[in-house]
Amino acid sequence: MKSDYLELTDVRVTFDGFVAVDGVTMTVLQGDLRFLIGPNGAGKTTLVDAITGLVPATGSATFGRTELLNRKVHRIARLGVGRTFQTASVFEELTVLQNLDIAAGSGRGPLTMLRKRSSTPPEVEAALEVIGLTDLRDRQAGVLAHGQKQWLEIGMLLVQDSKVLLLDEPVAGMSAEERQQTGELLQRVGENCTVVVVEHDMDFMRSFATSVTVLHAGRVLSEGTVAQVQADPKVQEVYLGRAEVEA
Ligand SMILES: Nc1ncnc2c1ncn2[C@@H]1O[C@H](COP(=O)(O)OP(=O)(O)OP(=O)(O)O)[C@@H](O)[C@H]1O
Repeated sequence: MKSDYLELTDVRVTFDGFVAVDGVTMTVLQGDLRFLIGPNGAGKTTLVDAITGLVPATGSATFGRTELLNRKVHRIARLGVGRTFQTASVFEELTVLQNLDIAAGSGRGPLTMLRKRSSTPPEVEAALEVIGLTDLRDRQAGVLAHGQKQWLEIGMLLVQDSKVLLLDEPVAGMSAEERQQTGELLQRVGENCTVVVVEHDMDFMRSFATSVTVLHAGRVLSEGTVAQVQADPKVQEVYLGRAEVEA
């Protein structure tokens, strides 16, 4: 439903007088794969921190017309807004399936968790399919490849019924093949969710972004399609000397 969108209005975050996010207004629709780019220190992570309750902020951030700013982290997660961090935080000693079970909060106790089960809940099955780990469901998370751990973390958000996914540099450290697979995964996820990807990898952005917001010094510098943003002289100026945004 296109009515489920993330709407930020004049979001502002200040650390001891330093304005890290300086009145950001943007709307991300479901089905959009929005990339949030900008030089180091632009305020990208801080903006995600504000939306997910990690730092206090002023202004407004709504999803489905519910205000998210300044709520408790777990409450925001329960409202369907999930995030990943640069380092995947999966339970390494548990299997893929057990990780998803825990995220789903399926009510299975610790002992039953360790036993093999006869059936898998449909939402877990669906998440396994989307993240491409169906065949590795019984594999210990600790032995997964770097990319697979990131995918598992995205799966954990999906089984929590996250409708907004805020992903912080999801392809950092990935091989070219893993990047391609991650992009395709995000396209599948994006069909039903609102996805915001904080990213420095410009090739990845060019391949998979449906829209881009460029932050600079805490403000929105430019917004549009990849082509529009790349052609924007303001963006070229900020990235001057950085060949990565050039067409
Ligand atoms: N807890 C904090 N206290 C003080 N300043 C902070 C804090 N967190 C971030 N900042 C500052 O806010 C600004 C924005 O940082 P932020 O990490 O959001 O940028 P970013 O765009 O995500 O950068 P990068 O691409 O390097 O991750 C930076 O100048 C940073 O030093």
